[in-house]
Amino acid sequence: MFLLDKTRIKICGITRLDDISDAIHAGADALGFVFYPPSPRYLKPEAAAPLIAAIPPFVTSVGLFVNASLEELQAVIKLAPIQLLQFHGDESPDECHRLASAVSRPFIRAFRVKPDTSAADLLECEAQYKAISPLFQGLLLDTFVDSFGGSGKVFDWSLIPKELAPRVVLSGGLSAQNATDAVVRVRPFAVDISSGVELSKGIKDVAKMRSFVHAVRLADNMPDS
Ligand SMILES: O=C(O)c1ccccc1NCC(=O)[C@H](O)[C@H](O)COP(=O)(O)O
Repeated sequence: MFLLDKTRIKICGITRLDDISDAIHAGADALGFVFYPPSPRYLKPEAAAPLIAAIPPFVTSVGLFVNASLEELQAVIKLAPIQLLQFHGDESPDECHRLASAVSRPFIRAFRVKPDTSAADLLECEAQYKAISPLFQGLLLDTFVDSFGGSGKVFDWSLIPKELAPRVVLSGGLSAQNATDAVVRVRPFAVDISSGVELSKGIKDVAKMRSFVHAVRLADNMPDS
């Protein structure tokens, strides 16, 4: 199948070794691992170590943190050398740069979108992080929830400015049922999913992962809306 363009795919909240190969063979370009203890998808660094070790080349390992200390980051990286940081809490631009610099890793910043979030808010956030750190690689746009993320809830994609869309990771409540519509409408650089490909929190469903990738690829082969 000839692809007009290839929307990158991150599958997040991986906790099992078998889910790694299933996700990669389904078409995931990146795998997310949650290092936030209150999450039901949380992995201790020592539990993450064999999972990260099993990831082949050309698949990005992403470590997800919420207001973590440098010591917490260092403890993860020492045992599970993830390639990309995802800051999903209330970390400031300076804090993100300080942490990412200390462990010599690039990072993406989760922006948790609320109903009153404006296009200007999103563009201003990207500009702020770009100005502060060469380690910043982009925004992941997720739905604002009190538990920080992994909610399975969508936000209003029409809030995303057209000029920003090609640089963002679209996240929040995606599934095989809405992914084609989401990608055609937004045309993001990448999509990110957790709940929509699970049997239960942290337990991925290979059939749902395959269906999700297929839905994204359908959009990749459709003309813009
Ligand atoms: O996944 C979690 O449990 C989680 C907990 C706390 C902060 C962030 C979390 N996940 C971040 C992600 O990148 C998820 O993939 C993203 O929120 C989308 O999740 P979903 O809406 O379930 O697809």
